[in-house]
Formats: sequence, structure tokens, C-alpha cells
Amino acid sequence: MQLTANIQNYHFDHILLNAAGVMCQTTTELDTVLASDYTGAVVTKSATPALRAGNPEPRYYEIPNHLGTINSMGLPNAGFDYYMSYVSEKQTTKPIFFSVAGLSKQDNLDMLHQLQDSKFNGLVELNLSCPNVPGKPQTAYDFETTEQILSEVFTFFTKPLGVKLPPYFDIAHFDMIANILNKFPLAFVNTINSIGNGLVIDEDTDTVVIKPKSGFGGVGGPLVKATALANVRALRQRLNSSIKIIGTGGVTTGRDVYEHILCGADLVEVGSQLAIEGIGVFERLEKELADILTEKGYTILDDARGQLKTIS
Ligand SMILES: O=C1NC(=O)NC(C(=O)O)N1
Repeated sequence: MQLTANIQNYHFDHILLNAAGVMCQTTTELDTVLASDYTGAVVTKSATPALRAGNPEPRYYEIPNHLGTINSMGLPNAGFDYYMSYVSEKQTTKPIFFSVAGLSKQDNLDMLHQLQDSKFNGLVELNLSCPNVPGKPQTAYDFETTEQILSEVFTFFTKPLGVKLPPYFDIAHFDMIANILNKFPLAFVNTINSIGNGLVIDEDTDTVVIKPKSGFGGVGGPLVKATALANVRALRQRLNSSIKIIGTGGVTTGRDVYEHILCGADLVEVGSQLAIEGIGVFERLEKELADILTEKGYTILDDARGQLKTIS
């Protein structure tokens, strides 16, 4: 079974990888994802210019009954230079995605200038959708600002760049963000980030389950799958074919991976379920996906990609 994908001249022998934020904050975690025989790549924790402790704990919670997760990490990370030295020294045949999440436009421009001027030969993910920095909006919900940032970025950035988007919930917004993104030579779009500012209550104590922002946090896992699939499908239908799609959100089984592929995803990321199950999730998901493809008569993944049927 051929389970491969390409983004520009990057080839992926496997289509699964971690979602930024999960199992990617330290060199040990990054090495663990890279070393797996069932991942096609790794993405770093979204870096800010300086090291960040992030939000106060508790800031992560696994919702009972396998419903998913809620988090308000607040971009804790070892700082841009830490990840730059990791990617500069790392010998690997697997592509690396370097994720950046500046707290301002200037932060993002500064980090992208450093990446542009560096020897880094992987792909860059501009995270425009973190919902958990108190007082900061999710940039990609502001269409004008998003277009302005991308306009400035592409005056100098020539390496493969993609954006990590928040979920959209309105067809008009799918149209608006796609019209903006199609103006730029993006290598990929990664959709979705967690569904921002959800609220989960502990049924024993009638208390919120995370401390930051009085309990409001990004929701991931099974609870977000329908929204994740819709965003992959809607953007695939609207974006230029040169812009590849990374599908993220709600993946706990090979069937979920397959549904992201049906909607048009080229690569599929695993966040909550990786945090819950550990590195072994990738082998399980790939085997389950391969079984589904075989059952449906496919021998290569490409033939299933985008083949979602509608009702005529
Ligand atoms: O972009 C992000 N999405 C999340 O759900 N959480 C993290 C974070 O809070 O650092 N960042």
C-alpha cells in the first residue's frame, strides 16, 4: 500500500505526523516523533522569539468518555533559537516543519527573516491561530491583518511556507480566507487548530478544569472532527491546487485519517490522541488506514484523496 504524499519538492513516505504543540517541545520529544517508522515528518512546538513558560497550570485536561481535550498552554516553548539549533544540527531524511507563533506581526517577521537567512531546508508553519494567549486574538479571524502579514512575509520569504488556521464556521468565511490565501505562493495550509475558547466543567466539583482565562481553552479530539473535516473539505474546494492541505483535528482512528483524505488532506496530523496514547498511535493509525484502503480496493492513497461523495 503506497501511503505517501508530496508538498512541493518534499516527499513524505508516511502521511502522519504530530500536531504542533504535542510531543514536540523538547529535542527528546522531536527525536521520538522523527524516529517513528510511521511518521512522515515532525512539526516543532510553535516558537516565540524568547523562551516562554506559558500559562499557569492546570492548563491541559483530557475530557472523560474519550470526548477530547481542552488546553490553554499559552505557547510554552524553549524559544526560537532552541528550535533553530535543533533543525540546524538534525540529520534526518524526514522533512521538518518549523512552527512559529509570534505575539506580534514584528515577532513573526523577525523569526521568518532569521529562517529565510538560515540554512534551514525544511518547511515553515506560520501559526496564525493560537487561541490561548490572554488578550491576544486568533490572528486568522482578522482577514485584513492576515492578508497584510502575508503580503509583508512574501516580500522576502522564499522558502516553503504554510499557515496554521483556526476553524471557520461560516461559508462566507471559507470564501474570504481562501480568496486571501490564493493570492500568495503558499506551500500548504494546515487546518484546523483547536476550537478556541471552549469550556469544560468538572461534574464532581462544578468547577472549570483549567486555570487560565477562567477555564476557557482550545478544544481538540473527537469533539472537533466534524468541524475539522468541513474545514479541510471547504479549503480544498477553494484553494489553488498548488496549495496542499494538512488536515488536523479529531483523529483517533484510521477511519478518521481516511475521512480527512476523502476531504482532500495531503498529510494528516494527530494532536489530542497522540498526547493521550503516545507514539504508538502512529503505527495503529497507519495500519487501520491501510486496512480501510485495501477493503475499498485502493492500492495507493492518491486514488482516495478528495473522493468524498455528495448526494445528488
Ligand atoms: O496554537 C495553539 N493551539 C492550542 O490549542 N494550544 C497551543 C498553546 O496554547 O500553546 N497553541
